[in-house]
Amino acid sequence: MNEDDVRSLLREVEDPDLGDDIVSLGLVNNVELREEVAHVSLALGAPYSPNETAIAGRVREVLGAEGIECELTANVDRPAEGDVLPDVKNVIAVASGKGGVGKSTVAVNLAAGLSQLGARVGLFDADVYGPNVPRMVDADERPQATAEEQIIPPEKYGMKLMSMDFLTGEDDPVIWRGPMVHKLITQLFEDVEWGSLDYMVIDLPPGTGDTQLTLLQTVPIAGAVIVTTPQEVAVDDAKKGLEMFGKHETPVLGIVENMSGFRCPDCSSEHALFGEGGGEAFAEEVEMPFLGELPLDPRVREGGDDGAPIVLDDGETGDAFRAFTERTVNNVGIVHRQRLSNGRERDEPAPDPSS
Ligand SMILES: Nc1ncnc2c1ncn2[C@@H]1O[C@H](COP(=O)(O)OP(=O)(O)OP(=O)(O)O)[C@@H](O)[C@H]1O
Repeated sequence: MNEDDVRSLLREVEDPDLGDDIVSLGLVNNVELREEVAHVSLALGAPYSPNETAIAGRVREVLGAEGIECELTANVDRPAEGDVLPDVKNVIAVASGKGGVGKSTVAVNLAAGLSQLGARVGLFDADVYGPNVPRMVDADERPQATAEEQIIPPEKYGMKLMSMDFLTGEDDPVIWRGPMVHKLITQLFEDVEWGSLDYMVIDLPPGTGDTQLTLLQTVPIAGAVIVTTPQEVAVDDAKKGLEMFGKHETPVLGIVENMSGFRCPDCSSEHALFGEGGGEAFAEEVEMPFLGELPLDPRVREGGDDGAPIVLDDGETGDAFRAFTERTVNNVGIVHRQRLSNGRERDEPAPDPSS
């Protein structure tokens, strides 16, 4: 058995999303046999995503069936975009075209859901005009400063948190002008000790203003989640958000419909208060993945008010938020694997322009 034999065996491992085997897709970075152990480096970039965990499991299974012990590592090169947040593997931006659709709720639950899957997570509340993440996770600590004037973010539910709210105090009216926002956001990235993270979830302010632009220009974003409600007006606004990401070539991980059906606490049945299927139809129209429907459930708001994200709750609404988290993180993986596999095909010798 040599390294080529191991590679041939790995052709049995299908990528569940891209519809080919991982060798043909260029997702095997390297194979080395050392002391009877196959050290396999895979181009997987979404830690704890169910589909990438399944790929790794399948690799172990295929090699194990031939009696080959293996050590797996996962590594994707990030597109060269400077040194902002070099130890953060994936930045996920949560956006909405208009306010009040539940963007912060979605961001908090996504971050808590990723943390529950086992990932190292940061949650950055970039909504400078209405920061409400600290309340939603009941952050009882404030950030600490080191002697080197670095800020240490407090942690809650295993997530590192940063919010404007920590710096201004809850009751201060925040009136920021564009350049101030720019400076502040840049500082919050540079001066906070985020450490190594698998995911940083950013709660953007609603709309398409200065903060969003600053972020898209300074931070390498793995992908954006766009939150809408079923109403047509909300869907129209979501289109504007989509255009903004398109202009900056930021991948969109998908569209999630929040406040879909009202889950009645008394009769447990669902009522479509704001209409039905708007988010899914919109996703189809713009050919973006649909990340799911999140019910309008009074317990979501209570969880937000009490600092207990619903994604950590066992019920059906918690299930909907967990399913959304898993789809989102699977799509982070797809974005990376697609980029890598396209890039590697393009890496074939380029035609000689002089001939
Ligand atoms: N699925 C849901 N079921 C019930 N209540 C919800 C749901 N999603 C959000 N809410 C509630 O709706 C209110 C607005 O949600 P949230 O603050 O997340 O919206 P937002 O889009 O971030 O708003 P903003 O414009 O202030 O940024 C909150 O009280 C929240 O608890």
